[in-house]
Amino acid sequence: MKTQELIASSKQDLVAAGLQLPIMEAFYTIQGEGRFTGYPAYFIRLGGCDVGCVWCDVKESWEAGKWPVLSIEQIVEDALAHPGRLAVITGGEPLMYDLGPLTKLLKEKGFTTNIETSGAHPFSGDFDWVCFSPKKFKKPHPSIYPVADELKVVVAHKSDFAFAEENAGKVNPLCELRLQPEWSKASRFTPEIVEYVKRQPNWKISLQTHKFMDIP
Ligand SMILES: C[S@@+](CC[C@H](N)C(=O)[O-])C[C@H]1O[C@@H](n2cnc3c(N)ncnc32)[C@H](O)[C@@H]1O
Ligand SMILES: Nc1nc2[nH]cc(C(=O)O)c2c(=O)[nH]1
Ligand code: SF4
Ligand SMILES: [Mg+2]
Repeated sequence: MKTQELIASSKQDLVAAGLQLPIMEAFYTIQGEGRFTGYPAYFIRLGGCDVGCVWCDVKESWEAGKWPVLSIEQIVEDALAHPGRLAVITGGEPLMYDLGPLTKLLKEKGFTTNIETSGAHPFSGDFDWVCFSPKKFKKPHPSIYPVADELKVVVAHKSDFAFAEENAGKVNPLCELRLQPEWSKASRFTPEIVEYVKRQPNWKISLQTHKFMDIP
């Protein structure tokens, strides 16, 4: 093998081992959604997603090859520059990667670890909170159901209520249940979500509050 090919293949091996990861962006902000809405948090957005949600609000994340590959040491060093110690791993679809090494290092440095995932790939990593947002576009992997702490279903169509119930029947009984309006259809679906949650009080509402605040 030529030197260049050797370097390329060893880089792929490091990504496969979860020691280096493609990073689209990382930013310190306020968690806008779900259980930890309002908490300061450092977001680590991994590049790459093969789920293909038609209404995805970060389509530019989908192509993994577009983003720089950083070592987990560098990712965590960048996170440590901010005072908050809540890290949210998102994407793209973060479970395309082995998140064991990154979450281990984050925890060693004192972070609480949360994930935002569609659950479309096998679960990995040591997480304090797993936010599972299943998608019709790619079936969740069965490994997500027992570990989900929060089920957050985006409502973009009337059939999404039935899809939400179908997934609620598979998660563990302590999993918190939330419905989140798809941003561009929020005026159409928020009133229906409000009535649904009033009738079915095992559900709660999640809004993308960062978009109202106009922050990342
Ligand atoms: C961009 S995704 C990245 C993490 C992972 N791929 C996932 O889908 O859970 C982060 C969160 O935003 C939600 N989301 C994406 N686009 C949205 C939209 N247009 N309106 C409301 N929520 C959206 C997803 O369902 C998920 O809960
Ligand atoms: N502020 C803020 N909160 C978020 N919660 C989940 C997000 C995501 O894209 O995963 C997100 C995001 O992009 N920004
Ligand atoms: S799974 Fe997440 S990142 Fe992937 S397309 Fe759907 S919302 Fe976007
Ligand atoms: Mg977002």
